Amino acid sequence: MPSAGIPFGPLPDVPGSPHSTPESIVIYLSFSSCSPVTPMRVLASESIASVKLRIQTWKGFVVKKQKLIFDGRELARNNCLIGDYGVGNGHILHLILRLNDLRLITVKTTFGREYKFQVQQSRNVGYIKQQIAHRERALDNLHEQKLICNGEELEDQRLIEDIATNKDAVIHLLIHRSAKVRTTPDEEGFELSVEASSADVQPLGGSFVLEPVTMTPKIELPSAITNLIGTTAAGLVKGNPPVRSSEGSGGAYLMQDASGLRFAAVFKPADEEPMAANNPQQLPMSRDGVGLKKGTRVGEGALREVAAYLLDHPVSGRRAFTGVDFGFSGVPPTVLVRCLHEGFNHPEGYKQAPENMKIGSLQMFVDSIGNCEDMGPRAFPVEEVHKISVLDIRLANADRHGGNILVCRREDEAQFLLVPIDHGYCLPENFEDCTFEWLYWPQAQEPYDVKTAEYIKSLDAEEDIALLRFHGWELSLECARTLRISTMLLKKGAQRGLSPFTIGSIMCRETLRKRSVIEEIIHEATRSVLPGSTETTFMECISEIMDRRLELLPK
Ligand SMILES: Nc1ncnc2c1ncn2[C@@H]1O[C@H](COP(=O)(O)OP(=O)(O)OP(=O)(O)O)[C@@H](O)[C@H]1O
Repeated sequence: MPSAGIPFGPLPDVPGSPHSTPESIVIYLSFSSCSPVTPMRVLASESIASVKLRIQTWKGFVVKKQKLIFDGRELARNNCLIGDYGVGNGHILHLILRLNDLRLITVKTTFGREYKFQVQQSRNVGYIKQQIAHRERALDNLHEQKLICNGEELEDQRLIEDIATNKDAVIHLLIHRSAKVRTTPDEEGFELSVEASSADVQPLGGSFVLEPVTMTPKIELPSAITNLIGTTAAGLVKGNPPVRSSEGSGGAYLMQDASGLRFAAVFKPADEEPMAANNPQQLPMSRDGVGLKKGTRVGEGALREVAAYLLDHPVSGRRAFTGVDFGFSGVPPTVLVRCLHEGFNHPEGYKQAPENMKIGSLQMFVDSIGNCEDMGPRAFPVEEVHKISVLDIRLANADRHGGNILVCRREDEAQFLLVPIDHGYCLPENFEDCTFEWLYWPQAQEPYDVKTAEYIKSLDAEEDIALLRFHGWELSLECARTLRISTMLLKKGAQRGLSPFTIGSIMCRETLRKRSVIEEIIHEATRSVLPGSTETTFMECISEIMDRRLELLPK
């Protein structure tokens, strides 16, 4: 039902909107809690993709950056109909935009040199000057720098997002230092030149708390984690505040290091998750505690993020919290921390008091050239795609869209490296919302190579459950069952030489209403075992049914 405050009046002229017919309905789009909702006529039989496309034509928000949420659930399957999710006449849909934080800044010198920076939109011109000085020793005197854009001198405090309002525009910087410089106009019309100004970052100071949350006193934190906490704390000591990411549906903070030139970590507080009390996007709170994806709970995202790291065992052996930082699938080191800082979202106001302390996941920041939404998948090496598929299948990830795979390029290597992030919706209680971006990529059609198959063979769900218990997370019976079943499927599938596509397809629903094969297997097993049977009996039954179903598949 529409809430109070919905304006009545003529519908706006949305391009391509259907005429008012018995099949058409009016939905209301909420862009934020501060702005009034906007009506839009759609057909109940219209696909999510079609509605998003019309929003794109109307408002200019690219389809893949849109996240539509209705009644606490993301309308994640673009091929499903809007009516499948129960959306009806007068309902309000929340539109979250996953805006890219990074802008590409090109610095051109008159000596023909060119430097490219991926810069956060919320950074300022002073930061750009520091970046230039960092790259080029000859330009390290910030006071000699004067930056000019479109003929206008830019002040240090000016934000990047204010300079190039067109998101896709590349900003060209011309370095102009007194007599040494001849300026060349560039075709984009953006010009920055360097001269005098004070570009020092102003330390904000202030107190903070940052400490790991360890449930087990026996645990000795590995160096990757202590370094992560150390560099993040050093940034806070210097007064470099957390920078809230504009991307993502929850509160995600980019934590600066001591230099203020790099990000050390990403902190995601539990109370700022989507539908949690202090969510900065002001999504309505969950009424029943269920998270944005079926089978997850609000406030558990941080635990799941840490679990994904712990379970991403290195190839050399199971994760024992020893020296190896990255596991087989490359989840960046992640730890549960407690953090007190005024820079986080405190809607009730901030006091330096225990009630303002946030618990959340702290993950190593990974420098990337973008994410998988920004480029076609063809250039990704097969093994990179396969390592992500292993992680997603094992953990029954319900949130693997392209924006959650970072693309990196090591300087010494021509090939792309994929880094999986955002595991707040892994290990759900059921398989209903499992979706994998890579499923239709060509690499997913190829079977696993020997190395990957060996790794899969070494996996053991019971040991994984025990490992999480050791680290303080006692998985619920349902989540533990998910891990057991998905590990079993991955192992049986890989042993039969099945491709990630075939195995992944067993886990994902084709449409919202049609159960996936794995759900059918669970359904059959639930009906087959006697009430009160042990988990071992249930899993044996799953194993038998799964074997039978896999036998029917072509290799
Ligand atoms: N480890 C990391 N290294 C670099 N950037 C990161 C890392 N983790 C998250 N980010 C970036 O921070 C932003 C927000 O993070 P993330 O997507 O995890 O948040 P979210 O609220 O869970 O998002 P979503 O709505 O996709 O579920 C994104 O731009 C993402 O690319």
